[in-house]
Amino acid sequence: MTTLTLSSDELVRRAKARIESLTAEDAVALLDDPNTRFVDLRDVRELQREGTVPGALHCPRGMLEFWVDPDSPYHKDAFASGQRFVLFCALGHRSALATQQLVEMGFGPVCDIEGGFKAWREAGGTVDKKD
Ligand SMILES: O=S(=O)([O-])[S-]
Repeated sequence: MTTLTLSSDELVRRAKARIESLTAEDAVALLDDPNTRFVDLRDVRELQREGTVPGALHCPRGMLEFWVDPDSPYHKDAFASGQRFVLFCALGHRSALATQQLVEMGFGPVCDIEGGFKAWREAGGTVDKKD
């Protein structure tokens, strides 16, 4: 078996030390803020199963760096809105790594939700069910 020199837990821990994370309660309070755009990084099957934050932009994790980059052929105008982007995933691990990547790219303002969509639901956040 491969012995890793850096675990995924450690990667996430390092990312969390470098990024801004909102509590789920603070994120819920921003739901109707026109200057905020929520970005759901989860797999489409997770959205279908569990719903999402109303109005959230779904961005598959693997496309994020390309969608934010105006020089990429995959660029999405939604990321040029000048809003503050609040990334989230299921539990806050993928979003921590993703937020760190965007900070490293010079993209912002960007932050994530501590505890992800699970924490959002537990904080009483509205859920938009797909069907
Ligand atoms: O979405 S996750 O935090 O479980 S990787």
